[in-house]
Amino acid sequence: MTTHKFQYTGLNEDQLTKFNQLADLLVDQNRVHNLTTITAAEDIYARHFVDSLAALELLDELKPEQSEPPRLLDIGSGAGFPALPLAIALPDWDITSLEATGKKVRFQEHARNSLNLTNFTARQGRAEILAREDTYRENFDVVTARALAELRVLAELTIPFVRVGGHFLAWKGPDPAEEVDSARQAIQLLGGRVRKFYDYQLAQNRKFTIVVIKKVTMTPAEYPREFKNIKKSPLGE
Ligand SMILES: C[S@@+](CC[C@H](N)C(=O)[O-])C[C@H]1O[C@@H](n2cnc3c(N)ncnc32)[C@H](O)[C@@H]1O
Repeated sequence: MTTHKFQYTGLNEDQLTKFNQLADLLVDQNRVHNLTTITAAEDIYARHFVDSLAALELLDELKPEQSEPPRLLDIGSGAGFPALPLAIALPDWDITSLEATGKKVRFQEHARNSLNLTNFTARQGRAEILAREDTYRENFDVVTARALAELRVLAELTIPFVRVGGHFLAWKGPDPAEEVDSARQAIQLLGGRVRKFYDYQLAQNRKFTIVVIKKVTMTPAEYPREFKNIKKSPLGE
């Protein structure tokens, strides 16, 4: 059990309890399954929880006006980031996490059941394959990804899942301008437009950016390609 407590303005007691339970589960399971390189509770709070929750203001702004819960897909979520913190903080959103590695998906399912996160689903699979399924392709209001790939590669793995009018949020470092510029053509080919850079700060005033991409037209049927081709020749080269 961790002795420290997670604090975050705007979350209620029940949500804070769930974050503490999640930290305990991660510390515990990480000993056996090597799920994340971040292992101390305080680092989990800062690097996983607070960093994942940096999107809350943006999501409030992007939330569509509709009666059914908005749908968010987190791609390459690893041990569940940012998907699990967002599912705790946003009970009125329907959150799906897509992850290729079985043991990481099993951890996420364990967390879902332990924390009773009824708005959260973990799915094992590869993005470039699932993007061809009707129930996934162009079916999400928001798609997120943190630490998965450089933006030219990432765009092809993520934008096909976003519905036209929805958004893709890419967690990036302090100054992603160059990476974004080299990905602009790829993003456009896939039906997206860079809408804005959302800057935020973590501890010690370290600055990070979420790149916000809006889906403006449907993704052409040929994308995404097989992963080896995406990697070998990223779009827009
Ligand atoms: C560096 S980890 C980042 C995990 C998490 N997003 C985070 O920020 O802590 C990247 C994860 O993406 C998964 N992944 C890589 N390529 C993928 C793909 N094509 N489809 C689904 N998951 C993928 C890997 O298994 C790995 O767990």
